[in-house]
Amino acid sequence: MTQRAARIAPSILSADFTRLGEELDSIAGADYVHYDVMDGHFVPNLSFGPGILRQVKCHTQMPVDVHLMVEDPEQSVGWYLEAGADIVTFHYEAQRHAHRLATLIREHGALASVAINPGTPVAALSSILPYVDMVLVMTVDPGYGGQSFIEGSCEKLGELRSLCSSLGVSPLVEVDGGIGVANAERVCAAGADVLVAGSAVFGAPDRGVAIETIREAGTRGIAGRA
Ligand SMILES: O=C(CO)[C@H](O)[C@H](O)COP(=O)(O)O
Ligand SMILES: [Fe+2]
Repeated sequence: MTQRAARIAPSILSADFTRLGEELDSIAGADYVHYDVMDGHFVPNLSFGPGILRQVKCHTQMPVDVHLMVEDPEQSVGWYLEAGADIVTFHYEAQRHAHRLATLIREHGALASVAINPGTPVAALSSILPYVDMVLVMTVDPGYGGQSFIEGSCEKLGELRSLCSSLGVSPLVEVDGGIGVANAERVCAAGADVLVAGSAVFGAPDRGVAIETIREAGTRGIAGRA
């Protein structure tokens, strides 16, 4: 059997925005660019919008994973689809019509993904799971880069795996927040396939080495899954 490798999505929230092109070049060995959109309402912070996404898409061939931390994502999702988002993640806690939103994202040719905050139980996802390509399990409360991984997240990943198998679905599972080489192996052993890493990649002296080291640890975790 071919060994599945963990996929790495550096969050450019931790990049130097004054040199964004060079920062994107420095993560060329990754699988996705993780693009955090914050509206100052759903989360207490502001980041970037569709204009910068358009520029990122012009600069890189890497698929862009757009994480919408915004209230009422149905109102703004079209901007990000038009700007070329490859994956769009909306928060379960922020939307009203999850099925309609996931369907709209897929109709635009992007992958649909739903995120849950640390305080939201996995069971909340049962009705939307058949309609999404990925689930993002937040491993910090969203809003800032550089926070510490919340212990207990691995248990939640196990619950998600059980729920998916009881429903007969197999979305990709992404984790976001406080991920690095110290926990990549255990989150992947617990069910994660895609690792978002902001400070662990952009804060490293050599981003290429950091990406490879986190990927190797995650891939060991996938190989060791029960
Ligand atoms: O969604 C996010 C924050 O809400 C970011 O993607 C996340 O925090 C990544 O940063 P780090 O790896 O430094 O925790
Ligand atoms: Fe994120």
